Amino acid sequence: MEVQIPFSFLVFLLALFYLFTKLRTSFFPHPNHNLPPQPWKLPLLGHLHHLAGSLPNRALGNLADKLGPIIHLQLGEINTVVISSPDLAKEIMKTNDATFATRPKLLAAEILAYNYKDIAFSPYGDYWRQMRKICVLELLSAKKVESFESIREQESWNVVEHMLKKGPQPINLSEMISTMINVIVFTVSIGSGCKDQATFLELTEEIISLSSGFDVADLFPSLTPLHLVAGTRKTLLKIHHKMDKILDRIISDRQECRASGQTTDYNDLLEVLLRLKDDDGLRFPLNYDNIKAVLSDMFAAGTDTSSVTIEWTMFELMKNPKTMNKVQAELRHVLQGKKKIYESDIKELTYFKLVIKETLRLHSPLPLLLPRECQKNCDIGGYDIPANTKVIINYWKIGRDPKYWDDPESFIPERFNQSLFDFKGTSFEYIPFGAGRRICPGLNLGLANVEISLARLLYHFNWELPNGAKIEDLDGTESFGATLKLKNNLFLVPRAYNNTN
Ligand code: HEM
Repeated sequence: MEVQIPFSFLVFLLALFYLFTKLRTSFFPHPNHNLPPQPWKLPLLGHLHHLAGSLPNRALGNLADKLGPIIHLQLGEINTVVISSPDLAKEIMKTNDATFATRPKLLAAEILAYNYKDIAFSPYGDYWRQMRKICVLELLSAKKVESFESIREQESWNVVEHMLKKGPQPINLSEMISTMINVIVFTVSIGSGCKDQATFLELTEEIISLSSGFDVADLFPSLTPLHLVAGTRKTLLKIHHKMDKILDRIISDRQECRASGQTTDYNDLLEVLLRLKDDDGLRFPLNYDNIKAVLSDMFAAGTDTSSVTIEWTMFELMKNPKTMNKVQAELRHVLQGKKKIYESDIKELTYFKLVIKETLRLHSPLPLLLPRECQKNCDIGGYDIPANTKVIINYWKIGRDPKYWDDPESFIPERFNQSLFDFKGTSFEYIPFGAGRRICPGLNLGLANVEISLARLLYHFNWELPNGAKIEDLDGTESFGATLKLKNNLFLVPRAYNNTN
């Protein structure tokens, strides 16, 4: 009898053989420090099982409880260090910021960001500096963000009107928020919404689930046959092809409008990038791939982070009715019966801002921030970190470490009452936007999008759980991809608040 062995099984055996030949323990000897040996010298395969079946932020947090705030993991082929304390995060992102200012390679960024031509995954250097500067100047600076106020107000008002019209029936708040933020981000970047928005959002969902950095292709970058079996490359190429078409269409629509002379006063990021494409004064001349990579970075980085923040805030407020009452009472007291809340009103709100701060402590959209890579050998916390080591900062763990936060798992905005924590990455207990050279450049835009949208949801409506559900029924299960979001969409019932009371 002839036995057929599937090709994929042969590749799998080959991969296993390869792994065992590379099986080794790693040591970071450091003669100058009298430190205990780290319990991090576990065999290679041992680490992967720690991550299997668990959310990486939680799994790495549990490992930190056992092994301490600096852990060396050999994740597949990737030499990785996980940091879980503010002091060590400061050593990485402040003391040695330049050394850790680059990003490790990620298959999703190679394929989707036109070979690292974006900002978020671009290697540290002059190209990254140039592109980041353009985006900050033209889209993300405080002044630019302020100039987009009317767009935010229009889009968030559309949502309020839609809900007022529909009346008190269950709505998929997660989906509604994500669509609204996406329209805002598109409009500020390219002057209008996108015809392909629904496809774009669907593709972004897929990208998010493939961008965690823990995919087999990212853990075993040299084992290309394994990538074939896992299918990640093929899936990413398919997504890239569809995304590329959408981005091409955005650019060609603009060029047609320009050519037909319909409008000439475009003043958005897309227009600036297209103008710069014809400018030979740039150190790194731009082609269409550079433009598409940067635009898709803005769309992707700008949408999910903000919408997830609003979603988690609503979730926590539903779970904590006293906090919901308190924040709504503040809004309604400050507004004193006004028909609409505007951005200028938000400046008067204190507790509301603490609520957002608390959400970004407990539910950071990027719980592991974005990974860094060590560019040269470096001493962190008394241990030698060799060049090319991937560094993960587990902000999720830092943000709920009882050493720094009382009753850390509870949602208590009051904890920020007298605190000096800001969003600028100056206190390493609180770094929802990261810190140092690679700190989030979209901080102003992200916060502005969150604030007006959330303020309107809270001012104009009282919220109920659908179908007589109880607080205990709220499902806070997390799902981990590029962002940490609720696994299941949040459905709530909005009941219009009569603001003439
Ligand atoms: C609540 C909203 C947001 C949060 C919590 C957030 C969080 C973060 C974090 C933690 C990082 C990694 C920082 C580091 O490595 O130290 C990051 C990077 C980045 N974010 Fe945001 N972000 C938000 C909104 C936005 C928006 C609206 C945009 C743009 C439209 C944006 C664009 C970026 C980019 C381009 C990077 C990469 C920066 C670099 O590598 O130089 N983000 N963000």
